[in-house]
Amino acid sequence: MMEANHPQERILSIQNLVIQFTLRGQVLKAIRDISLDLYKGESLAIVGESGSGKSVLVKSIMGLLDKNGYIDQGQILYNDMDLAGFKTEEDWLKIRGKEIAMVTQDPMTSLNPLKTIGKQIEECVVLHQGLKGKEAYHVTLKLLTDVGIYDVEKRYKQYPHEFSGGMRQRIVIAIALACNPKILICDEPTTALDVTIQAQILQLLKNLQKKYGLTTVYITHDLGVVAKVADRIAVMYAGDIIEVGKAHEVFFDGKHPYTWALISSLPQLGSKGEQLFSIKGTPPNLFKEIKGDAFAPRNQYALKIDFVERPPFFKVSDTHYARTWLLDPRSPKVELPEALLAFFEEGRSYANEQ
Ligand SMILES: Nc1ncnc2c1ncn2[C@@H]1O[C@H](COP(=O)(O)OP(=O)(O)OP(=O)(O)O)[C@@H](O)[C@H]1O
Repeated sequence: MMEANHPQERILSIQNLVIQFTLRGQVLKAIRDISLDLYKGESLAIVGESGSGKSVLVKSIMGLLDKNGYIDQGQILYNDMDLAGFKTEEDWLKIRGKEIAMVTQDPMTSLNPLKTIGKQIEECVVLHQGLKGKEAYHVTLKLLTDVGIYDVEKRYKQYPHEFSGGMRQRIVIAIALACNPKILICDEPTTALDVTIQAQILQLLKNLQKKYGLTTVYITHDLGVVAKVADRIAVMYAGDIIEVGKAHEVFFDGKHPYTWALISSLPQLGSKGEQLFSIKGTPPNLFKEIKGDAFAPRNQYALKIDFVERPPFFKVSDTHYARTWLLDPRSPKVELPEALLAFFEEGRSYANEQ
């Protein structure tokens, strides 16, 4: 479908993935038939509100689903392997860290407080790059430099508590890079940091993506955070991907009403945005079967069919798709609020100038 005209090489392909959890005898469907491709060297942001399934989706790629969770259907294709079929921890150890690494929100949980940060990075260099002694030491210092840490010989000997939150996040990134992964998953990498440091870490990740040819996946609830760093954006709602496209396509030409709601809550639109689309109601109960478009009950533009049939992915461009019946040629034309139209307009002319 969307890969047909994509010039880049696919590195990972999720096909018709369904993930369920059993909880007190009941089944919760957290991922509902998702297909998504990841391309070599790109940065993809997966955006959605809390509970939409972002973490479950990326955990399934690394074999880190909670014990009560399982892949019910679908495939996760990587290097001629179907990760969805992996059964043992041994299988996953070939992938986790080595091929696909993850940086999480709280760097302290990934760092050992009792070991110098240099040693922690170097251990990965030894284990994953097969280097020893001086060579491993020098690669470690280089990694520290690459993640923007100065005075590396001194810093090498220090412990995690001697670093600020932002610096610790840089160290966690260095550890991830030490394993030479092909894909780096960043799960809310900057949520715990203040705004200035947030921007620096995002810029660092962007630079590393270029320098190392890394494929980067950001997961976040904050569309604003990723707009500057992501090549593509996938929007998730209630366990489904409802829109995917190049960052500027989703950001300045979004088609799904849920995407409009996310955009409207951006600070750029100020209070105007909130008045347009304060998303009333709550996301659906995932223990129950969802009929039609999961967003329909909260969607002011919902059509009758939205309550009956799940919309297919309608093609907007070769790289942009959205699951909304509003894109069906038979659907009535929607008048978007002016503030949103103005935002789209401004954004598109800015994108054209670039
Ligand atoms: N172990 C579990 N048992 C039962 N339900 C679970 C389990 N783990 C996740 N879920 C459910 O799966 C759904 C998706 O959760 P997930 O953590 O992926 O959301 P998210 O978009 O990452 O949210 P957040 O931004 O808060 O992390 C939620 O309804 C959640 O309650």
